[in-house]
Amino acid sequence: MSRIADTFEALQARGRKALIPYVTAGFPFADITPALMHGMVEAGADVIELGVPFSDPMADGPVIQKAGEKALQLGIGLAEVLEMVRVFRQRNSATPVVLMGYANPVERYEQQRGPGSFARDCAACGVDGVLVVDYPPEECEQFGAELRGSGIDLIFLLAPTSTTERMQQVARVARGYVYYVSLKGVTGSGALKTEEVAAMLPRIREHVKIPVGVGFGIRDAQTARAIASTADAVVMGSRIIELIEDQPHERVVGVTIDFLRQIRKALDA
Ligand SMILES: O=P(O)(O)OC[C@@H](O)[C@@H](O)c1c[nH]c2ccccc12
Repeated sequence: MSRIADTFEALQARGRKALIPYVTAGFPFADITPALMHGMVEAGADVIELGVPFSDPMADGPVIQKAGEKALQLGIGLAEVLEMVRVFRQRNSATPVVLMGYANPVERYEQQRGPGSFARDCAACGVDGVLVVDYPPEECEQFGAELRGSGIDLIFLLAPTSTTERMQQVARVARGYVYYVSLKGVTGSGALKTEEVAAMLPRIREHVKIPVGVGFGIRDAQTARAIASTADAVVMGSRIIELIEDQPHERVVGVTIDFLRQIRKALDA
């Protein structure tokens, strides 16, 4: 079984919900990411979503866009991100890591290193899941097969606008968990309505039999808890990026731990 499936199964057995923090790799400092990931685990993260910096991230709001630009300036590309996961894995063999990104860096990586190199290198570095925002399920047959062959889960998004057909299609191909985007908009939005999410989840679960995580606009413990009453996982990104963007190097990990501990406490209460 995959590390992601194991994680959700263990949580479900204890009646707990998954906390999935997102951070852009190489932000706010090129060398901080493995330590930040360990800190997230220490604070109670169950899965880590690691963003691959990209210059044209259409689903990202201003906060995550800026983080991506900074990381790109620091020279962080897909090869560097994979290396960070490899370093993280030297001291953590349990926590799933999901790469979150866009098709262009993946395609460039494969142009340079050959077909199939992305899945192979993800597996070699200890990546468990991949979410490529602009790869819809109908365009992912080959890519999905390569990832499956390397034991990596391909994760897909559903959104408030998703039709029943789209839910069925995603249900057929998605592995690990399905990521429900809570609202029409970009990451970091302030327009999250927990009742709307709560109303949508049973519709998704009619089709999707793997865990459903929810992200976009979850900024505090109270909201995380409300979302977790219907979802299997909560994803939080922009708020973490905001908290660390102006911190000096030595404070980044501590600030993140303090924040995530509050969220963990609320989820477990
Ligand atoms: O930032 P928010 O509103 O807390 O939402 C999480 C989100 O940032 C993270 O999962 C993410 C970053 N980039 C993405 C692109 C598409 C979907 C999701 C994402």
